[in-house]
Amino acid sequence: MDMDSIRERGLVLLGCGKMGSAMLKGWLAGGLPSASVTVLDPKPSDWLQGIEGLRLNADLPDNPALVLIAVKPQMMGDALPRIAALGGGGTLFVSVAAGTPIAAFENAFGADSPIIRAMPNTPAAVGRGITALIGNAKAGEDHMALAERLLSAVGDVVRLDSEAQMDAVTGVSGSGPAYVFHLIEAMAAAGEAEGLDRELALRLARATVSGAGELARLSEDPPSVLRENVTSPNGTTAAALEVLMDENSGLPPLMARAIRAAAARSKELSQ
Ligand SMILES: NC(=O)C1=CN([C@@H]2O[C@H](COP(=O)(O)OP(=O)(O)OC[C@H]3O[C@@H](n4cnc5c(N)ncnc54)[C@H](OP(=O)(O)O)[C@@H]3O)[C@@H](O)[C@H]2O)C=CC1
Ligand SMILES: O=C(O)[C@@H]1CCC=N1
Repeated sequence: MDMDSIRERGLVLLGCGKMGSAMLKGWLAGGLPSASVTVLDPKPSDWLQGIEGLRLNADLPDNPALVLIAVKPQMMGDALPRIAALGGGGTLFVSVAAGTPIAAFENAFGADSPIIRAMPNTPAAVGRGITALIGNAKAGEDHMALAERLLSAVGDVVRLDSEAQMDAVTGVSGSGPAYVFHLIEAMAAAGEAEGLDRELALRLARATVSGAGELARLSEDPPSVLRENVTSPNGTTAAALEVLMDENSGLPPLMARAIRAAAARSKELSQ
């Protein structure tokens, strides 16, 4: 199976909210024909109505190559029956739902169906996401490769060794963009508290976080070296890092608590 099978047999996107839209934008920008995509969503947003050829809330194709499930975990009970008839055929199911285990989809579609659980993130909307994948026993190399091809159109892809890693992955990269956006908010607020006007503080914080992110991506040096490159002895950065790197009240213990809370919520959702 390759991307031609998606073009020919079609892709069904079940749920097209924030994450589904982020991926769909990336696929369409990458050349996937809109006529190959069937979107099922009870209240499709305006931008979807304007895409010529898109099969919006149309009948299901007979034998789509892939169904991508992007509804909230709490909506699965309502949403899955709509596509359950595709189970056991030649369709690959890929779910991006946090905390919904592969076993739940095997119950819905049958254990004979190839099912892949994926955890993407919203930078997919600008082709800069990262998605982690793990498949069930029926997901062979061709299925994994197809999911990898599709998701690599919107960023990086990694394969996991076990489904148990998914809770921690969700805590780091699935939810992670929110931590970074909050970092921008916090830096801007602190700049304002130091006397800058709001607009200037936000502009400085946004450019600094995105610029540092790009440098971290492109540089061959690890983040620790990039950090040291900013830090002059007894300078301003050293003064700030003394606060941020405090082992009791600094960023590492705070981030550990935040990611532990996200992973715990992911586990809770799977109960
Ligand atoms: N947002 C993110 O950063 C990430 C999200 N995820 C996962 O992606 C999934 C979707 O999250 P997100 O996009 O944020 O949520 P959204 O609420 O933005 O999107 C879900 C969409 O599904 C629609 N929907 C509700 N019921 C049905 C149904 N029965 N059939 C079809 N569509 C339905 C919703 O419509 P309506 O709004 O009308 O209810 C909405 O448009 C979740 O499982 C989440 O865990 C994974 C990684 C990152
Ligand atoms: O907050 C959530 O539950 C989803 C999963 C990862 C990012 N957003």
